[in-house]
Amino acid sequence: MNAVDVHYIVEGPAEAPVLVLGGSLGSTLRIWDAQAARLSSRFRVVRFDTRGHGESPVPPGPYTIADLGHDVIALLDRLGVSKAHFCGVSLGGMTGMWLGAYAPDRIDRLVLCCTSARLGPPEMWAERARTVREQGVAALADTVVARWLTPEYAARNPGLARDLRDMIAATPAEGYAGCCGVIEHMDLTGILPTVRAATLVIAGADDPATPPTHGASIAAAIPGARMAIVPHAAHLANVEQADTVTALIMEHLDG
Ligand SMILES: O=C(O)CC1=CCC(=O)O1
Repeated sequence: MNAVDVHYIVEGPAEAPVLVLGGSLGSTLRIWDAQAARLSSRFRVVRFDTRGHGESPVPPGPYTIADLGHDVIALLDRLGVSKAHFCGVSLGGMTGMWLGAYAPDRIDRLVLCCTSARLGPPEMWAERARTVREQGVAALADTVVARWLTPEYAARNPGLARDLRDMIAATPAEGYAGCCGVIEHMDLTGILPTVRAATLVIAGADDPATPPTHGASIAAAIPGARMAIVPHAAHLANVEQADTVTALIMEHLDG
């Protein structure tokens, strides 16, 4: 597994504790826009584009969850950061679980947002990868954004829903398909009991993709983990209930 040099931006005071933010399948680092200003008042916030997404390199897929984890370790190395907090949403949360288990000396506290340790059925991810390789990611952008936001929120915020749809559609097909391969083959359930980082699991109450039962399983398996369910939020609770999720992250990392 070869790490790639992912694209990143850094915000916040140079001497502050480092907080790395990882995004979901089909997103760029802009998925944390609503959190960035507040989090960077307290932390040195490092946001990155997952490989195959945004401005990061797009190596041929499929990728593995270990690939995504090693990309983060390589990023910490490039920045000269020995240990950081990590907060990831969805695919980013999966990367966070891997890091917590396999790079415990590099990870301080963990926030796992709207995620799952095993997200089946595998055939669905294989089918998605096939679809985007044949037709491009735009072919499923409407379907995915309907999982990201509740219908009520999307109706009240049509401009934002359109921006998110465009973000998904702009994802390189090979990068998106490569990350579908991560989820298709990933099962992190066995490693969760080895995670020693203080962990907060956040779930959106109305998330159709990684429902609160998935978060509850993660929280039950990681020693001492806490869980928060955010009302009126679908898969991207950090977008739909931005202030609530920012407050939960701050409280956990400062605790
Ligand atoms: O794309 C989806 O349907 C939801 C999702 C699963 C993993 C991820 O990052 O997003």
